[in-house]
Amino acid sequence: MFRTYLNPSSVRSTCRFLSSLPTYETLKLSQPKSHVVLVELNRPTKLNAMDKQLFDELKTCFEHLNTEKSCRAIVLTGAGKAFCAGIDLKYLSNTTVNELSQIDDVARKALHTRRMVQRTQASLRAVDKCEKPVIAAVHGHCIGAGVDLTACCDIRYSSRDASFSVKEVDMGLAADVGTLQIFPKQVIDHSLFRELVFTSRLFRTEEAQQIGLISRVFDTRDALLEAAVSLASVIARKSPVAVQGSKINLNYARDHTVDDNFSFISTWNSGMLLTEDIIKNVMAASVSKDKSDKNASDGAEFEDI
Ligand SMILES: CCC/C=C/C=C/C(=O)SCCNC(=O)CCNC(=O)[C@H](O)C(C)(C)COP(=O)(O)OP(=O)(O)OC[C@H]1O[C@@H](n2cnc3c(N)ncnc32)[C@H](O)[C@@H]1OP(=O)(O)O
Repeated sequence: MFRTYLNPSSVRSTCRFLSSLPTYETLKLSQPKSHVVLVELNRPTKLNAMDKQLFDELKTCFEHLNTEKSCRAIVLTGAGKAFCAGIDLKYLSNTTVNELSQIDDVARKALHTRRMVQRTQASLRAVDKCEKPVIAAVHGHCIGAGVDLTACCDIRYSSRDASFSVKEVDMGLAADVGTLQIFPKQVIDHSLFRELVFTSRLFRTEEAQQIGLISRVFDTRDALLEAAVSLASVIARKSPVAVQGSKINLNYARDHTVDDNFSFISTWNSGMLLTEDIIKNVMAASVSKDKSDKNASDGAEFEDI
């Protein structure tokens, strides 16, 4: 389906890039548009529940895309009828019951568990730390670790059929891989967000929009994917120096004080303001015949970084 997005001007870079796209068992990668990578969680028969292999491959994949020059924006979605039904329950019981039953000492049990939690955190944080913007396209069930995963994305779109649950409290635990660590810095209705966390109840797109978890809702999954890919393509045509610098500074600002943020950007831009991309944008804007209907940078082409 996504091959149809390709246009002749993007074919050269597409071919060069497609040949280097890695393959995974639990993820499917494709390139719907030039410089855009679509990553699909690919365990559809298990509603993309996340097992050890998926966690491991997610980390490897996003660390790879972070340094893959031809990738400038990423769409993350789920294959089949759901985005993600959370952590794989067999994997969870294996790591929390079977493996721990073989360890006698309580401190060693704790350290074993701590390492497992940190490994899982590192997988989802690879999405957050990836310097390319990541757009989550959510349809169907988005449960537990699925919600954590969306917290690690920059932009979240969904289809009307999406349903969400911060399921961890119902499992007897506090969410530890994104939802409680990142969303409190982003949600706009903290009262409703806390209600959803404490009750684990299912919620739909209206409430997801109300708390700021989802920014746009589409009637069908096709419309959702088309919009997510099209947004990614708009971003991918901008200066990658500017876009990736913006994500790095947005994440930095989320995690630091205002004073720190001003200091960081002054140092950052002492290098980045020297980019040729500024000149290209200025020239593109000055030759644009009708500035009202297009972005200033539409005429400019930028080198990969
Ligand atoms: C250190 C780690 C910290 C991480 C913590 C993370 C915590 C969490 O993620 S808590 C949330 C865990 N997830 C769940 O509790 C959801 C469980 N699934 C369901 O309740 C239902 O499947 C659901 C309501 C999502 C959908 O129901 P539906 O009738 O539409 O489909 P099913 O027939 O139930 O499912 C289809 C097949 O998918 C398998 N499956 C679904 N979810 C999981 C899962 N989380 N883990 C493993 N497998 C899952 C389900 O067993 C079916 O498979 P099969 O029986 O082989 O057909």
